[in-house]
Amino acid sequence: MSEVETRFFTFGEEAGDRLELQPGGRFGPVTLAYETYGELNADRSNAVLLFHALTGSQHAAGFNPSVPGVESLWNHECRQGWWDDFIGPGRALDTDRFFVICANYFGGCYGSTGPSSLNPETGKPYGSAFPKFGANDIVNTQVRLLNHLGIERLYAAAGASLGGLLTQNLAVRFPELCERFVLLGCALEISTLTRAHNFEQILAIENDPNFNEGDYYGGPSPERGLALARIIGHKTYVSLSTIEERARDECIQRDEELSWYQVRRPLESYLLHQGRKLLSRFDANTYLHLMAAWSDYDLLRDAERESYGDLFAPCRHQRYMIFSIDSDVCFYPEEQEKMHHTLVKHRVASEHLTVHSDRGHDSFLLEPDLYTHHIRRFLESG
Ligand SMILES: CC(=O)SCCNC(=O)CCNC(=O)[C@H](O)C(C)(C)COP(=O)(O)OP(=O)(O)OC[C@H]1O[C@@H](n2cnc3c(N)ncnc32)[C@H](O)[C@@H]1OP(=O)(O)O
Ligand SMILES: N[C@@H](CCO)C(=O)O
Repeated sequence: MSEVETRFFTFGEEAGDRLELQPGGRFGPVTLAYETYGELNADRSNAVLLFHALTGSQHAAGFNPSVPGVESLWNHECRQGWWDDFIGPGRALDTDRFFVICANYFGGCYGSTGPSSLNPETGKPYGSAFPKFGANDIVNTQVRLLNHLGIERLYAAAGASLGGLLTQNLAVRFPELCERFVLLGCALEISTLTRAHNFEQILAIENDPNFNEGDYYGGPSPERGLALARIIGHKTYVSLSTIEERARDECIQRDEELSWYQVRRPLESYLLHQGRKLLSRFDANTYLHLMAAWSDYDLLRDAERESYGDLFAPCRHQRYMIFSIDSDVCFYPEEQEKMHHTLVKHRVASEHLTVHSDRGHDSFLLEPDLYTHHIRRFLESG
């Protein structure tokens, strides 16, 4: 695996150049941490923008031993690119042909400006002073990065889960920027069940006694809250019918988590492990902000359109490849079906594929063989 490094792009140091936030106000400076793989061709026509999922990062491929400024969170899980099996010569995003760009989101904790970044005005982490933001802000900062890289048109954009939602925001708000979109395990609209799951995760963090309204950087972190949030989320990232098999047949009691109840089942032990595992590589404030942006996702409002007819009218030159995972209980297959039918109804070309997996939603991170030949075919088609 080749070694890669994260680069940084900063804008908004001058008042007039600041990011105009969706909920209101302006913010700057903004740094985005990003990585690229492959070579940008002479006419700058081979760029593919990749959006990561909730706790992913800019580091999608190769091996990155460390990222300046975020060493404390950059653990062994982060060092291997989260889509390494999908990016490289001959892979789904073929770096012999494409120039792949992936950036950590605005609000993130892997080197992009987020709540744990130092506020230049105070010299302390922003914490509760970090502004609320929405999907448009995440996408707008990525478009600023493309401008910085001199890329006026993308060959394709791709994303899974939260990344798929943001890819679609890009598609409808910047319809001339890109024609081809690969969307995996995402939706056109946020379901009631997803909003409820996300709210539970927000409550878990907010109710941690160490949360302190987000100003916890000088003291203990809201670790229990973040771990509980991860547990609530994680059960939707695996297949419900195979989650008990995924857990090793062993119970590891964690006394610090519980006082009355005793962990009795491998499933419970596995979930506790998954919750705790996130603590060493993620920031609770970033988690909250991304949950809030996810729950508040609204394509029509964000693109300032009244109907799907209006929304997709400027998108008729676009083409989509949409993946469902049959065991996905985070974004159910019906949600991608609705997305596909809505696109087709409004005369936007869309191909909908359902892959069979026992791994659930996170199949898109784990099973490249289910996706690679379809993505290659789609990207190679004229
Ligand atoms: C910033 C980054 O780039 S992070 C890397 C990229 N990752 C992402 O983007 C998504 C984050 N990761 C995930 O969502 C998931 O962890 C996945 C999809 C990658 C895979 O899940 P995994 O946790 O690796 O697999 P799985 O669900 O089989 O669980 C295995 C873990 O559970 C532990 N486990 C299994 N059974 C039990 C049990 N009964 N009790 C306690 N622990 C258990 C295993 O020991 C193993 O622990 P380890 O990961 O610390 O070695
Ligand atoms: N496992 C994914 C979940 C959302 O797809 C992540 O942590 O980013």
